[in-house]
Amino acid sequence: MKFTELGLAEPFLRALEKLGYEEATPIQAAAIPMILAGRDVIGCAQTGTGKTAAFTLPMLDRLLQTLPPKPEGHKPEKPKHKGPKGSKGANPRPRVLKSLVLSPTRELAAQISESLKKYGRHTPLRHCVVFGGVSQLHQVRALRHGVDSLVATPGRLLDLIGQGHIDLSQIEILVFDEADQMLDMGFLPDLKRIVSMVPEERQTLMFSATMPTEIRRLAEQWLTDPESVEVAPVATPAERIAQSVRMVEKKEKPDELARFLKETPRSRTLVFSRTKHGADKIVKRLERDGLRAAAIHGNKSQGARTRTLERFKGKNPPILVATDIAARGLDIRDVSHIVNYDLPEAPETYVHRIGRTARAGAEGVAISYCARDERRYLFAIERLMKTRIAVHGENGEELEPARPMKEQSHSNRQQNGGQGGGRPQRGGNSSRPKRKRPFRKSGQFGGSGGQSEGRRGERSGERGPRSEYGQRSERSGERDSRSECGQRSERGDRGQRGENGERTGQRGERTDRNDRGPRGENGERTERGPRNGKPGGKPGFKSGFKSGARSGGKPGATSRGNSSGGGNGAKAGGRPGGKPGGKPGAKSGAKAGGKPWGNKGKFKSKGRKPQTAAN
Ligand SMILES: Nc1ncnc2c1ncn2[C@@H]1O[C@H](COP(=O)(O)OP(=O)(O)OP(=O)(O)O)[C@@H](O)[C@H]1O
Repeated sequence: MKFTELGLAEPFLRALEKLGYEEATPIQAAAIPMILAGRDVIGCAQTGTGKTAAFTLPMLDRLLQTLPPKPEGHKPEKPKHKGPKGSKGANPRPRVLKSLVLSPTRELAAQISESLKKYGRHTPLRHCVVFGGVSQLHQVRALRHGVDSLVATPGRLLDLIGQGHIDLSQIEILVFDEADQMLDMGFLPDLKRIVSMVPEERQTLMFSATMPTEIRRLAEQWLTDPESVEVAPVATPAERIAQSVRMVEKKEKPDELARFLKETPRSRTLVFSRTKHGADKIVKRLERDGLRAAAIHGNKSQGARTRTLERFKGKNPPILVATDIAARGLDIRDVSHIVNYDLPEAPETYVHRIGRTARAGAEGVAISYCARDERRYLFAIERLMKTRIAVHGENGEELEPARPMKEQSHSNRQQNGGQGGGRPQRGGNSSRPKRKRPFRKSGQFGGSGGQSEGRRGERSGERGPRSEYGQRSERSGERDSRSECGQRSERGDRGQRGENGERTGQRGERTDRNDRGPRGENGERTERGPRNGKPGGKPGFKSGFKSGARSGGKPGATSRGNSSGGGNGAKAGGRPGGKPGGKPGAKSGAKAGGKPWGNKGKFKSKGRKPQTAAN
């Protein structure tokens, strides 16, 4: 669908044209008209499919519509210093902070801010971004000049509110980007405080590629009669990612990785480690093998992180070895390979990690190493994605599943309280993966890429030794180490729940709390470092999107056990243009249609016909 059909104002169309965006992606086609109409929206679509523009464009458009005119009257003296956009020249417009975008990480906040800049370049709208880990001086200065919108991480936002630099009482649009990660990082209390400061009469938007049950429950509280726009079933990985898993003994992983990286023709390559220490070890090991590698994780200084990312985006990139701080949001061009050196404990994280490749219609490869004690993570990932991933044994032979994959409907998952479905339960719950002979050998090695409908195999699970990085085997029944974003491996580990279903987090330490960071000298949280990454959208991407239909050769790439999320489109009776009325959680869907963006096509919505009437 053309952007011109979505009802966006001319300055945005001009900006999009300049960026080389020719067609709206399915999530954009579905969400933009709804947001323009003032609806609350829960938007869920695969990684790299343009969710940022899906909420920033209509948000800016609405702000532009209500921008107060420049006051008439005398011309003030020329300001001594060059101020931000719109502050110089004739009487500056009175600015009121009307929209707030919350992001879990500095990297993502910086990226969203870049998007606001790109899309709003032909408007007088002003925004600023605030996050921890850097001096607040520039942020406060920008706020003083007045802004229409603010992108923020929760910790720094609350600090600046506490210091009287930010007033949320006039907010009209509130956006949660990657809301589920904010919960996993323990931001819920902060989010609640922030929501309590924002007027109840507002438009609220939530976007992510994964929407676990917890976040949907919160959405019921914080959103009014939301439209649920699901372009694909929740947690569907980006199309065009050739996924495979290699069963490998833990101690063999370093050699296996080095061999793979040496033998494989690839461009930018991102290796994910579950721990910071592990990431450093991998880098050292690769360097011993003559491979250039660099680590990025929460123990690195902000400067080092920024430099490493710059090198990775540059012409001769090193292999980037990262913890999950890089799992979300990073929009870097031409990442050809993702290697999961360790499988993530939270299945949603897998979807986001592999989503660093195959962005904007491109293709990519994701290979995961699975040690014996990581099989339960693999099962949880498959259950979440409702698909099997091709599994190969240590000698490359293809393995076959010894048991059918349990399909879990979304509602089942909700009943089980599983986050995103199927994270194994602790404490003897039957959903916990069985240890016995989860894999058996089958035919020949069948190629490394692609998902397929079945194979598996491994030796029966002996008690797994402690891993290199200290995590315990699944048999030990002890708590696993946590990932950097604090995800836990098992539901029972997640601590008690508060009254709103939030975790109270008494259980154990998160491995990388400084992701969120200790408080700095001004009381600010030293959150993650800003991404200096330019968000994509360079003309080069154009070809990626327009490069035509899927090759179709990837087996099982779309094999979903259940595709209903994309198409059933049941929707509550809408309210005619206004606020409260309909049933919460109204759902709409956009179905696949063979465009490079993946699931594209008809936007279905019963009841009130959305402006999109997209096709
Ligand atoms: N309609 C479009 N046409 C061309 N390029 C687009 C379009 N929409 C977005 N892009 C580009 O696609 C890339 C991915 O977009 P974005 O980062 O918003 O994806 P996302 O869905 O938020 O991914 P993630 O879930 O991983 O955060 C960006 O480089 C963006 O500039």
